[in-house]
Amino acid sequence: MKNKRINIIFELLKHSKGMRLYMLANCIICLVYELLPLVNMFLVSYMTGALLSGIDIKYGFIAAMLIISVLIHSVFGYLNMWTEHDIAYRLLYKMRYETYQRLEQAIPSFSNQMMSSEMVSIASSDMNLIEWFYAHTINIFVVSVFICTVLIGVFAFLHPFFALNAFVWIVLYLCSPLIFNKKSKEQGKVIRERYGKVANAVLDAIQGMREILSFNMWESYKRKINASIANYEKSRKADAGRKAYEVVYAIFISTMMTVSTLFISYYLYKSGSLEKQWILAVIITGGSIFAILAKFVNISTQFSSVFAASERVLKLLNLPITVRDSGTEEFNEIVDTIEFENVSFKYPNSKEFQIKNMSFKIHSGKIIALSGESGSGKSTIVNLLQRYADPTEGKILINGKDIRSFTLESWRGAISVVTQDTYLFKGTVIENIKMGQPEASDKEVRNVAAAAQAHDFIIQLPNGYESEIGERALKISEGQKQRLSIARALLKNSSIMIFDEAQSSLDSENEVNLNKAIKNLSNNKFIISIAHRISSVRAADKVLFIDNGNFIAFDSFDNLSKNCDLFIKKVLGKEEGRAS
Ligand SMILES: Nc1ncnc2c1ncn2[C@@H]1O[C@H](COP(=O)(O)OP(=O)(O)OP(=O)(O)O)[C@@H](O)[C@H]1O
Repeated sequence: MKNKRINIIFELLKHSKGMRLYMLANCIICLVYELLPLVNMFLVSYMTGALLSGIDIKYGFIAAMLIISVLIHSVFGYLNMWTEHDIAYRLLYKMRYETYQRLEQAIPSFSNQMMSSEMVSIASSDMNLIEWFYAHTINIFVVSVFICTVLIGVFAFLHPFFALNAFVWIVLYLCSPLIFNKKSKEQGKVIRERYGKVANAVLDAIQGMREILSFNMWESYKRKINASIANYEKSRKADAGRKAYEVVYAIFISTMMTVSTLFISYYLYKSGSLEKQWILAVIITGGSIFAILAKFVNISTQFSSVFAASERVLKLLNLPITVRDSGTEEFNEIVDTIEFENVSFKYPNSKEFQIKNMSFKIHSGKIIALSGESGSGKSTIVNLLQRYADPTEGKILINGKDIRSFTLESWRGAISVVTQDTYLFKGTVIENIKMGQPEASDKEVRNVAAAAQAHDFIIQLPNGYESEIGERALKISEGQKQRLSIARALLKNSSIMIFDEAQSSLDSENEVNLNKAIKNLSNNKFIISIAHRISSVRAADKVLFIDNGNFIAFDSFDNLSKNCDLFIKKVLGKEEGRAS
């Protein structure tokens, strides 16, 4: 556990490369900023002690030093705040950039290892906690250690009893996280869980309002919500109680330090080992050390959440890179042939090959249906074609050239994909369609919308093509979403168009119309259609049939239906089963 935490700290520090001198400068600034109040306190109490004792010291000089010190403190306060946040934001910018870059390189393995909600929490709350690590922990840690050492040193110079006394109380004060952190973590967990229950109960009640009212369950739901709120409040009260203990503990230790210093001062003064003008200075300066120690303790209470957040961020940053953008040639030709040459592939986290020594060559100008059972590897082939992953063995050739010789950006620009899970961005209908080609004219947009069977429903929307859609905006059905994404892909007008079960949310009439639209596109283009419905497979010119990661046949639907037993059993047989 400890080793793991040390590794995390080292990993985070590794990411601060190039900023370390700046971080050191911030530590020095922070040190001056935190040390000066102690020096001021020391000078004021020493002057007061001297004044009360009637001793003649250089009051004017000390007063002048005090004024200068207060001014420097203000300047360093500003510098400290500015530099610590500047460092944190620069490092976060770098880490966020690395995170998104790593995501692009590791999409297939990523999609299997992390949920998108997890990703959102990493990019928001986890990153904020790491900001806190870079901005407020390293400097406070260095400064606390330094100031405690200096204080104990000065006290030792006055008398070893003072040093020993300060040492004991400082150590006891620093034990606070050891005493309270376990409880605090447990209570934090309970509070989060109970808060989750309250949120779920309220969400259920809002989303299921119709059912609740029609089943006459409102009273029981109200009781459920009230009970979860009461539970949540109870856990917050318990947490507040623990916090009160923590405060009392801190006050007790700091007061005990003051009282014991007073006793020691009295004893040393009586025994002639201490001049009386020092008494006030020792007592007040000793007590002031707890302000910086409180910040230190606060850091350690936050540390467990910082470690958890850092672990998640580092996991993402360390995802294996599946694709390297090492090609140098810009791809800007028409695709004539796509060839798989002994291609095998397995996902990074998998033991078995998902694509097994596959070889085939297909030509443009035809619609090709990629057919096979669920899990046979259709989407994996599409992933490989888009270079979301590279073959583990063998190669993919485009017009006879290795796909890896092209730059990723230019190659991916040559492919449009319409998947079954369509994502629409917040914005208007026309903005969403134009994503495929921002400079397209309104007429071109309307044409592709008509080809994708979307125009008719778009003009029925409140503001037609200018209607707001996407997250939290106007609700449209899954089938309508899919038609918009088809229009978007048609507008991009790429050399290769892949329809990954794009017809799945369409009714049979719209499916026939879409298949017609696809057919019109197929001149000089590669159209690959992954479809489970036999009607869509039949609409293709040729079928690339695969089974369990193996290439089986590339032939017309009619020939496969007559001659290929596996196709008859696994594709036609399933469809008949569904129909009966
Ligand atoms: N990211 C991944 N990591 C590990 N294994 C994966 C990953 N994605 C898919 N697989 C596995 O690879 C195999 C092929 O999956 P793929 O999604 O390509 O099949 P498919 O033919 O497209 O299936 P479906 O028709 O259900 O979409 C399956 O066994 C699947 O479990």
